[in-house]
Amino acid sequence: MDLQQLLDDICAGAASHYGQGRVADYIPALASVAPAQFGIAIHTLEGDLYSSGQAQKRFSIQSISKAFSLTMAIHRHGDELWQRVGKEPSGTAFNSLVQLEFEKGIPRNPFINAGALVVADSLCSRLSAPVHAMLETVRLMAGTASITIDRKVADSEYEHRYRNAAMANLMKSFGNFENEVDRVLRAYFSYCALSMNCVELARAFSFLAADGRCPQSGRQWLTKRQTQQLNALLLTSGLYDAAGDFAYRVGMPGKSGVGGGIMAVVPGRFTVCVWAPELNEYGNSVVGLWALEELSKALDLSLF
Ligand SMILES: NC(=O)CC[C@H](N)C(=O)O
Repeated sequence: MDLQQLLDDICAGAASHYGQGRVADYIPALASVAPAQFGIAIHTLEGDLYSSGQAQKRFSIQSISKAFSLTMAIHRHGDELWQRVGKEPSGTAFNSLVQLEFEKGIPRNPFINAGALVVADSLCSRLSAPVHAMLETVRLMAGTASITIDRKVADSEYEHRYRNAAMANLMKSFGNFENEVDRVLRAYFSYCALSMNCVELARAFSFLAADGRCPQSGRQWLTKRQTQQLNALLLTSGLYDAAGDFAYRVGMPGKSGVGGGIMAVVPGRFTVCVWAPELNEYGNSVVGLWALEELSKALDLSLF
């Protein structure tokens, strides 16, 4: 099948799915994003790029950044990290607090907010400039030096930080937080506020489809085994309490963000990123999910 034609067809069909979700509105900087937008990009291991729609338009990557921060943390801490954060699906919303007290400040997995805060904390312990280090890493992974952090989004997140601050403080009370809460929150929000487009995200995550090695630069970001493990966690928890539905409909490891982006991995073949800002009740892109399901069906991409 002609991949470019398929992406163009999916893009043409996207418009009929607009209006079923709502753009994130917990901060003004995200609430002002126009809802009826769609982009998709595929980056193959051979280095070929296919894209359609607004694949070059940057958006707030939000929780997709949790896959970058986890990569950095696994690289630095290895298996030690798993003493502080679990590997199980949470079954609760990404910003839920309830489990955290029952489970003594150990978040279920690294992709819910509490888990990503622990990951950010672990990076703050090892790095004197954790935000700069993230930016440099993501620029290298994407092969694009112009990637930036949207300060307006990061500052706005910090102004509305109370739920994430509550999680961090609760974990601190259980002894599962090493740094000052504010420092970690600033780093976490900066990661979420990375501004990237579908093409850049598909390229940046290509190491996840290639046993941890960037097919372009040859740089080994993770070992093959660590890459398999990260993909397993993305499959089971990357879409929070909708990870089961994603595995059922799409059948790939994936990570979503409330900016409307979703990246997904077809190990051994390619990475794909879709963007459409309207979200469902789980905080995942409605049209993005539809598009990935169409892609998966058309190319028989489910790992199962
Ligand atoms: N799911 C997401 O993308 C959530 C990220 C958001 N910045 C938050 O911390 O709530």
